[in-house]
Amino acid sequence: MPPNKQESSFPIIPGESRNETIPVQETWFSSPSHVIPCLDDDGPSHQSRQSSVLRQSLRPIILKFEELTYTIKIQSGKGSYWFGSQEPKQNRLILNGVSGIVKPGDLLAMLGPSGSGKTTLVTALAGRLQGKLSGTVSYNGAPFTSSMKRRTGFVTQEDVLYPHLTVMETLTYTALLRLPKELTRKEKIQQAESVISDLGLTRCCNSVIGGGLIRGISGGERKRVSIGQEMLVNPSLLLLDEPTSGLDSTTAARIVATLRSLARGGRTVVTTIHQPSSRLYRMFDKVLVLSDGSPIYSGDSGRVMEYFGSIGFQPGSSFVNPADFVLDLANGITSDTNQYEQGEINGKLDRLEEQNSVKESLISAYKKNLYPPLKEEFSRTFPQDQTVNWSRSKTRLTNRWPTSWWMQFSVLLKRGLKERSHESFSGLRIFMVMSVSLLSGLLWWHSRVAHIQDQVGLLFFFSIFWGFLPLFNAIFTFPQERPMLIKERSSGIYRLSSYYTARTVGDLPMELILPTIFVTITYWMGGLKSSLTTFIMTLMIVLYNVLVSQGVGLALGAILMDAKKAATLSSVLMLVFLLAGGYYIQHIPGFIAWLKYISFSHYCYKLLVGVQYTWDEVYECGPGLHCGVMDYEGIKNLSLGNMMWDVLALTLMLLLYRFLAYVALRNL
Ligand SMILES: Nc1ncnc2c1ncn2[C@@H]1O[C@H](COP(=O)(O)OP(=O)(O)OP(=O)(O)O)[C@@H](O)[C@H]1O
Repeated sequence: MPPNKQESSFPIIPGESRNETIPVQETWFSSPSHVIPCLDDDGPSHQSRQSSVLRQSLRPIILKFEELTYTIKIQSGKGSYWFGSQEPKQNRLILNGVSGIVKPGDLLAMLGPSGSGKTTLVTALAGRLQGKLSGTVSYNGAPFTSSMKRRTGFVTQEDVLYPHLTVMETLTYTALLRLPKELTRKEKIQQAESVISDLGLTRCCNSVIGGGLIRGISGGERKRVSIGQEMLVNPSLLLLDEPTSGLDSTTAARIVATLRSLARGGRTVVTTIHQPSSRLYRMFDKVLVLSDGSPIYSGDSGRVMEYFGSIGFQPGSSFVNPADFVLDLANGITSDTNQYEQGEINGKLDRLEEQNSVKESLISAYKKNLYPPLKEEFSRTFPQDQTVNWSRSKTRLTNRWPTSWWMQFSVLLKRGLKERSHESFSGLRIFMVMSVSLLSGLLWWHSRVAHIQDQVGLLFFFSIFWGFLPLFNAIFTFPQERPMLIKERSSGIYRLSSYYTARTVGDLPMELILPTIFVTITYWMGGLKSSLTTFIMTLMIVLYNVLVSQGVGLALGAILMDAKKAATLSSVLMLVFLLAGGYYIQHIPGFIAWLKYISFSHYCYKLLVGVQYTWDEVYECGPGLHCGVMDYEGIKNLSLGNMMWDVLALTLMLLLYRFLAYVALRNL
């Protein structure tokens, strides 16, 4: 990453403050009633500094983890294409007896080669690890509770942020959602400003986050936004997974310096780190070194060389980065067996055996020398631990939420509208709908009842087109939102019901505006009944159909959580609905005729035909011949009756599919 001009403003480090004023961008919350200025880097007043995230942590936490062992079942890649692997799953040990204790004020770094289990361990400590973890984790001697969850900040390796929101918006929405209802809106916004200032994000506070193809802030700034989101709640325990990965050394050093400042404020800070420079390494108070999931060192960072020296492992030179040295050891590489120098002299197999024996000796040295004093320290700190077996400790969130349901709903709604405004009002979607409506208007231009088949075809087209489109749009909703939903829900920020309602309500305007435009154009161009009441009823039926089909898409997306699979299944489903809808095939064999009853398009089509024609209406079925519309084969086979049954069927589907989507999200 090239050194970034913006990275250089980092007011955490004394003397680096800058004086600048950033113009305020017009946002939904920058209305005169609550203007959010982007502060100068040295702008926050003494008062806001005091309320900054660097103030003392209110409730210090001692984190203890003892004998953590985590095993997963893995399936070999071999097997049939359709039915997966036939071979039994194998157990794989990811963490093996990892223990440690971290106190307030400490910055603990977890080191280890790639795949050694660092992410797994930090995820376990954050109470977010799925699956069976044995051993005990305690927070001030107690298990992980929902209130602890809210006092814990967890920054994942991947930054999960909305790309179209600005830094200011991102942190403000998070503050509004995460800070307790006792604080006023203004105070929450001030806290967001404070975090922006403390983390040196002032210069980019009005820039969009970006990601993917959208150019936004730099990787270092993005990481600081992620840290800032956790800092907003002034957590007592902060856990981070590789906060410096992919960053240049200066930015990495600044992030670690920030973490150290936060620890010094009375927090317990744990971070995984891949390959720290010696400058970074010196900033850590404690280190835990993992090798293939087993600990080989746990203790003061400054004593690591002394310890390994005492068990017979000396570095090759006296000017070695301790981090490089321990990582080599964790890989089974010693100065005597240095692979880089020995090249291919020994066989590959010999080298592997040698590395394994080095690892084994380091693990047994740890058990002999470091684990006993650690165990003693465990018994001294919170001896009467209420620690629990992890499989039983997956406590569900209680209903103590930081904000009210209504607050959650309104913030999530505004945030969703802001984030998705570009896609909701995308020119491409509007162009597609407009062009299809104009084209179909021209194709059915002023059709007459005499051409009843054409007219009925247009009504069927309404039901199918507005069955397909909302469904396909909706299937992407939850698979795309999944990472954000998991992140925010596992921090206990909001209820699923408020998120779900906000998300579905937020999609409504565009989902309803487009079909309204479509029906208005096509209905009148297509020469359907020139009655305002019939037009309005037609529109209402189409909109109701849109809501049902959107529900089907949401449910499929939420159940499968894979947009590709959901799209494939929806195509099959819609094809079935298309064929069973009653337009193409009028004499469906009895044993399969039930299909139409599960097709929402069928009910929509029936209703559209039902409102378009009256029982006594006639059409010209031949030269000088008039036939009753209801006797037209295509309509007769629809068995039009009491339309309320069709409305009821659609209503049931509307509720059922949305309920299914909700239940699927609950089990996420
Ligand atoms: N759900 C899973 N399925 C298969 N393998 C897994 C799973 N979870 C973890 N692993 C394996 O466990 C090992 C440890 O993974 P983990 O991500 O904790 O390592 P890490 O030390 O954080 O690695 P890195 O530094 O590369 O991020 C890896 O070999 C990984 O492939």
